[in-house]
Amino acid sequence: MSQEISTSQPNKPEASRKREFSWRVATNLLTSFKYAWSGISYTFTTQRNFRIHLLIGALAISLGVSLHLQAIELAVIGITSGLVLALEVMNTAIESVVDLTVKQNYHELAKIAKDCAAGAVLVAALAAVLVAGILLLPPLLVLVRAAL
Ligand SMILES: Nc1ncnc2c1ncn2[C@@H]1O[C@H](COP(=O)(O)OP(=O)(O)OP(=O)(O)O)[C@@H](O)[C@H]1O
Repeated sequence: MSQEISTSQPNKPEASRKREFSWRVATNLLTSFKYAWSGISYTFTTQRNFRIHLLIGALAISLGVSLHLQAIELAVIGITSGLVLALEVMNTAIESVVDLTVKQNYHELAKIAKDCAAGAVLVAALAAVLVAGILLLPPLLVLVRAAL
């Protein structure tokens, strides 16, 4: 006789039921920040591209400040640079999940997942270069012309 397995747990709140497969759940905000920082730190340590993007973003913002860009223009450069960094962290997460799933075996879906994640970073990086170019080049050219 077939037996129906019930997955409902009436005594557990909905939120904790959804996380029942998690090895550990952050219990407070400070712990959540600690784990998030650990992810950023891991990405910084292991991903050369993340370090390059961080350096370029910092240089772009510093240059913007030196060129007396408006606050809104600096904010746009900050947002686009931040987006590239955030996607790099997400790319690292996706790479880890793919490696966890397929280990060192080749799988077409693993390739698609990794290529798409890397593609997302590239799209954001190209957009950031475009934005930085639009905002930084005109005042930079004015400065260069004035110096000549
Ligand atoms: N298990 C796999 N199956 C199929 N293709 C894979 C697999 N692992 C990696 N690849 C291919 O190799 C490429 C490089 O994989 P890798 O894990 O080194 O990412 P990555 O190039 O380091 O990414 P990034 O440079 O963005 O950090 C992937 O984009 C994908 O095309």
